[in-house]
Amino acid sequence: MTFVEEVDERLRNLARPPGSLGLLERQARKAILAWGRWETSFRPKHLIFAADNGVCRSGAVAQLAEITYMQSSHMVAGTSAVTCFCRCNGIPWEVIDVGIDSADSVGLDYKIARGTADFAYGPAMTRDQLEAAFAAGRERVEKAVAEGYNFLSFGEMGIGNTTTSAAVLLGLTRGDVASLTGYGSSHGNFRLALRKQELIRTALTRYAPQLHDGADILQYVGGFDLAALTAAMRACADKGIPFYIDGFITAAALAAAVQLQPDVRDYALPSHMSKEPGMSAALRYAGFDEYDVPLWADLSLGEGTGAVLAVTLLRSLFYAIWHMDTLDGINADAARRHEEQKGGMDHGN
Ligand SMILES: O=C(O)c1ccc[n+]([C@@H]2O[C@H](COP(=O)([O-])O)[C@@H](O)[C@H]2O)c1
Ligand SMILES: Cc1cc2nc[nH]c2cc1C
Repeated sequence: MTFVEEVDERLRNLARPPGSLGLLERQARKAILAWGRWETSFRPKHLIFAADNGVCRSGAVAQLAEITYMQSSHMVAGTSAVTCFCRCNGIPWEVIDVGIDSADSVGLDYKIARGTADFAYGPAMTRDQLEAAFAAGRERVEKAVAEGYNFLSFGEMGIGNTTTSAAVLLGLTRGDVASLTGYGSSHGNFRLALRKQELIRTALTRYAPQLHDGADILQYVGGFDLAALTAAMRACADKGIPFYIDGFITAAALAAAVQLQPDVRDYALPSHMSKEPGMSAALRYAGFDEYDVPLWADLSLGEGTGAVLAVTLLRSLFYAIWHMDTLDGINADAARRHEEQKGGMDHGN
């Protein structure tokens, strides 16, 4: 029996009507196949990559870029939304500073620079900086695996990163700028959305001759957080570790990762459907559609909030897989009981 056949037989034999555990069971099956062996415990960790984006200086955001530093500090303290979710559910997390605009580092110090350059005036980063971001993402995944975690979820913090994410996605898909660029954390601010579109359109036209693959696109219009996430997802594929992406930013990073290394899609699980308009296109580029997404909860916070909520659901599902009675058992018991009761009734008549 192959491992896939063994897994399918075990899942078939859970005491429930076939198919009735739905998408979460399909996600659990995918995670088991990603492991390539029958794990008996679920050991998740949440990784948050934080960085600032130079394009904020050209009007890509409505709020202060300093929020990246403040909120990343709250994440370290455990008082951001996602880290409260982690604490509430006993899920360990780490904050990885790959480029917050501060003299001191926040969380783990992988700071490459104090934010990227503004892509309205030149490439967001140098090739060396891109490689440093890739190395940071890979190293944190390898560390987590060495520590014994077998499931990762990804989040990010970076004011301006819905602009870099839309730019990366548009560089990959060559789709329609207006329909894939959203409000980010400034809901309803259509002036801002138009400015973001203009910045992206201009940059992609200007850098077009240099953009040959996902790495070039990350270098010219991406961010340190996106680049680190991309490499982290590739490391998951190399290490056999399934992972949840979160919203639009992590979905754009997944799209870049799949462009660079197609087998990454075999380890990736969508968690929630972000309100950002590019979410569906990013998922589709990575090989998923809306029906593969378990949570439709009107979220657009980032940080990995949807991913951690999905981890709590998948953990319940795994507990069931490892502790439920069998379908064959319940069918045999039910048949026996049916015969006994029929016999009893015949006797009575
Ligand atoms: O994950 C998403 O889909 C998402 C959608 C909108 C906003 N965000 C978060 O908000 C920040 C980016 O928004 P903005 O408007 O500064 O580009 C960044 O810190 C993200 O974590 C995240
Ligand atoms: C307060 C705040 C928290 C965030 N968390 C992720 N992105 C964010 C953006 C803002 C503005």
